[in-house]
Amino acid sequence: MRLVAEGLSARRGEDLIFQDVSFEIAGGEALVVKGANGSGKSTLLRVLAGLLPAEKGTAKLLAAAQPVERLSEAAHYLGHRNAMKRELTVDENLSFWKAFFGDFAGGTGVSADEAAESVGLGGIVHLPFGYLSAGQQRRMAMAKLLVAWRPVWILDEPTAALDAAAEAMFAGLVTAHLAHGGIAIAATHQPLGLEGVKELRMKGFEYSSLETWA
Ligand SMILES: Nc1ncnc2c1ncn2[C@@H]1O[C@H](COP(=O)(O)OP(=O)(O)OP(=O)(O)O)[C@@H](O)[C@H]1O
Repeated sequence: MRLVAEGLSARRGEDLIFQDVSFEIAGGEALVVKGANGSGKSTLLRVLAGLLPAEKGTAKLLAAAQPVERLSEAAHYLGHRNAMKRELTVDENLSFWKAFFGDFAGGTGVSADEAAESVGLGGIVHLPFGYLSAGQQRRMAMAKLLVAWRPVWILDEPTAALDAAAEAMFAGLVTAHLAHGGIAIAATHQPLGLEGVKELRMKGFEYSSLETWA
């Protein structure tokens, strides 16, 4: 499986945010998108997730376990917001997402209980999501990635405002996802604790080619 982005550019309002961004990542690899505030990291991720149209260019998932017309069909997107209903319990939220997404070919999601266990919060799935602390809410948003198998994880500042233990936990989830042949693309200012990941540096209208961290 390969994710191939070619010649992507994107506009917000009147402004061209970046242009001619190309990269390729294979199953089992992660790409970290870096760059200054406002350089277009979130915009790029939203384009990849199908939430914003590209001005030009394409992003395709090739040789996936099932045919895909749009990359978004095979992707989980974890944005700045947690995408959970405050009034519903954690279990209801996670169960909703599990049924909504369904599994992509090649993997199986876990139950809401197991997903909560995996993010270290097994005992509180009966609570309304809104009762959880900010860090617990973010962890549960990460659990959403586990309830349905999607080979591509698109992650925007996934560990912002989390403690060191949560960062390490999340690095473990991403490592397991890559070991299962998945792909992760993450915009972050913090190291994710992953080794040998590729880096894409956004510079507004320019971008550098891929580098691999030692
Ligand atoms: N809806 C919008 N309309 C117009 N411009 C926008 C809109 N949303 C974002 N922008 C602009 O697009 C540019 C890129 O924003 P983006 O959120 O992609 O940057 P970023 O690299 O993720 O930044 P940060 O590190 O601060 O999260 C910024 O200059 C921002 O002001």
